[in-house]
Amino acid sequence: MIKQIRRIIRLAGKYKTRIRLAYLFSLLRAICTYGPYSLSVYIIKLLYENKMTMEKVGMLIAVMAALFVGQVFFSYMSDRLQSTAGYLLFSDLRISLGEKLRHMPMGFFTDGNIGKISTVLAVDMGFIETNCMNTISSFVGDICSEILVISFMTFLHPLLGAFTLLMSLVIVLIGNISMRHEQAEADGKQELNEELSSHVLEYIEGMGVIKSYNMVDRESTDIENAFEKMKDECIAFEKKVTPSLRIMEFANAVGVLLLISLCIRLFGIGEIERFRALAVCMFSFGVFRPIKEVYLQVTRFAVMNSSLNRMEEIFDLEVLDEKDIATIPKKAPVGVPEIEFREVSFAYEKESVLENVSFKVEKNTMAALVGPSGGGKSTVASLLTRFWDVNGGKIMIRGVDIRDVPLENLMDNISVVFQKVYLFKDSIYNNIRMGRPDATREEIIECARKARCMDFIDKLPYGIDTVIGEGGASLSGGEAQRISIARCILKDSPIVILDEATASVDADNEAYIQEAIDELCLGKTLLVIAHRLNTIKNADAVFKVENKTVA
Ligand SMILES: Nc1ncnc2c1ncn2[C@@H]1O[C@H](COP(=O)(O)OP(=O)(O)OP(=O)(O)O)[C@@H](O)[C@H]1O
Repeated sequence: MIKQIRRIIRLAGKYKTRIRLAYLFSLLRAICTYGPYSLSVYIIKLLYENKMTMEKVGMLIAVMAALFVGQVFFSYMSDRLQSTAGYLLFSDLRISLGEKLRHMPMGFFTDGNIGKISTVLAVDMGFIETNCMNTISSFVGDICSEILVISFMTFLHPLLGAFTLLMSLVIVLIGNISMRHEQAEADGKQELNEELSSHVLEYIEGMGVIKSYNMVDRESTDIENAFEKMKDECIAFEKKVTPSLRIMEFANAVGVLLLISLCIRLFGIGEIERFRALAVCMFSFGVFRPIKEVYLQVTRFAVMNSSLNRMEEIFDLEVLDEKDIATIPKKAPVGVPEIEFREVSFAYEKESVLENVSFKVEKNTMAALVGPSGGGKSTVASLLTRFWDVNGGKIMIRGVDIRDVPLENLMDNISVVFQKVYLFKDSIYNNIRMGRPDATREEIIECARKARCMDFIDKLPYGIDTVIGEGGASLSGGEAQRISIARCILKDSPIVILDEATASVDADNEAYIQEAIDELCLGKTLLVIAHRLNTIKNADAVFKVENKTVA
């Protein structure tokens, strides 16, 4: 647990002081909570010795009141500091995780990691955010309280103090054993959570296919099984956790009995005064409460630990090696092509897809990539945008190796029209504006017009300000495609990669899209993944991507 506290403090970065201050307030709260115990002993003593006076009563009431006020105040301060620190910290962590993901190679997102990312963001981070600060603060408060209780017992009689310490250590031992046991269970539970997320995401994403192939029943059974498995795992987890908690309760009860017995024995042999013995008997039931409370949190600690591991796993992933040692010039030096692949080799996994591929694309020309399905056309385009990095050779734009420039500089130079369009659940206006956020309204409307979007935009209730569904759900495929082209026209990058977008739309839309593309490609260098003969006819150069080479 101490390790976890250190881990959280390390993670807290600039909020460290806030968290440490919260712990200090927890300590002060513990002092104010256990202060009245010592006072009670003093009151018993005074009553016993018949020395209670009105003056002392007034003083005792004042001190008690101050301790109660202190308890409320320090609790408030500690809760306030720790909870705001938690929310501030996790807001920053989510932003930096987003930043991290921005710099991950595309391969990471396609290799089944989406479930992991969403579980870490929503489940793991959510759990740590809401639990870690108050769990740790209670932990600090409880440890301080137990130390105070042990000191108080030592003050009553050193032997009682030593016994309380010994019994607390026994409870710590039982707690640690059970924690180790629970950690493995918590890891398994969180992994299952991730599996379930991936399953649900896949199910929702593939809903169209599932319905069209009448697979709803089969897929529903799969997903129901996953939920069932999760339920069983949760019940098994609770079953495994409960016995160790009961053992701890038992150890606590035994400890209290032995403490009272020891106290009576000490009183019997005249080792302890009557009022002290009375105080021990009165307070013995709460003596091990703080240390027991620490280990009642053991489940939360175990899940938190596992969540922290999973979160750190993502933070530790290797990002794309982004250098800032060059900038792509606006104009290529004389004799240098706009795009050059030089002896490029690449493999997704072990099997290589491209070997020693070399070709050049001159400025303002159209190069078509043709070849059989699976030959590597999309791979060539993906390498140019650094969705993946080459394993050998280099890719240059205007003579500069694309690995030497910041990703932002590279992407300023390239626009991609994907076959599968993704639009955000926002207005058409904002979807187009993403191409260049500082564009004026007039410029955005002009781009929509150039991309032949106005005919359908004018029919929408709020025109260009109409909000569309996620992924462009409320638009036809061709309309969504034209909006994505308007976005690229606004971006106005000198190089355009086109994965022939008209393949899956009807003839009317195809004509519109072709016009939009013609507008987009004016004065640009084009790399087209060609699926149709027409494209090849218009191309200045045709590269056949086949058998791991480009010819
Ligand atoms: N993310 C990936 N992980 C592993 N292998 C991949 C990945 N993407 C593509 N491949 C493999 O790389 C090879 C080239 O695929 P690529 O998509 O580049 O071909 P393509 O010529 O564009 O095909 P198509 O015309 O069908 O789109 C194929 O064998 C494919 O299975």
